[in-house]
Amino acid sequence: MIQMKNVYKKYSNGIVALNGMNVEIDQGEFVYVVGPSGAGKSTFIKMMYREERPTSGQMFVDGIDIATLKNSKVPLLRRQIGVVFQDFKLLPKLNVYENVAFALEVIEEKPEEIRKRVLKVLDLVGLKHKARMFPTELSGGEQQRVSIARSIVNKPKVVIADEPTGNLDPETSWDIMRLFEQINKSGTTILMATHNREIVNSMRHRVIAIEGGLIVRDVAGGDYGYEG
Ligand SMILES: Nc1ncnc2c1ncn2[C@@H]1O[C@H](COP(=O)(O)OP(=O)(O)OP(=O)(O)O)[C@@H](O)[C@H]1O
Repeated sequence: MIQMKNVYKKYSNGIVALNGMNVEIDQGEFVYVVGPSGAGKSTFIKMMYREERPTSGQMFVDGIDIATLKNSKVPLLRRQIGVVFQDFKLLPKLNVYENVAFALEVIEEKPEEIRKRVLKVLDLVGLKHKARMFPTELSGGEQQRVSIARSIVNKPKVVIADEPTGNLDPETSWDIMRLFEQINKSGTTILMATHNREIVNSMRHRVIAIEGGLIVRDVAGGDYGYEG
């Protein structure tokens, strides 16, 4: 599903964020990406949906060559990938239904198919009854549920999440994690950067630890492994 071979990323300010990374992630895996602040986790995640481009090395996501992909083809890649952010990134002028439908409207899906799929994912995240509400009328947890609904409405093979529980209280974070587990059980690959030790130590999955732009640990069912 995801392959990286000697991926190196140097930002224009000279900072090396990824220093020759090698990794393989299979379809259906659930992977946590952990590590200290500034280790390169977000850069690693951003490569997956071509928010950043490798400086050198080879990288494939669902068979798509990320390093050489033309900018004009990036929207095609992003249709195969769901992305969830710490700060939700919902469109404030659109209601819940419209925020989720938007992902399908841009690819010109048929209206009846849009309606069916949006209602189905809103039901899955438990927000069908709030479809007409606006993001500002929702709690943080509810907003994150909308963003998860949006990320899966295209039926992507992989969902990438950068600190999805970073802005949520502990109880809400567990709810959101249960949702990711459910999505993963249906066969979707999940790749999640997180600082949440309790969650990583309790909902066990593969753990990739990054330090100084390199993978320093890669353990199936591993623990968070950092203090504090
Ligand atoms: N757009 C950018 N331009 C220049 N340097 C950057 C950029 N984004 C990140 N960096 C640098 O690259 C390194 C890795 O940053 P990255 O955001 O990937 O780390 P992180 O592990 O996600 O950190 P955190 O846990 O704090 O979010 C850091 O030194 C950071 O300052």
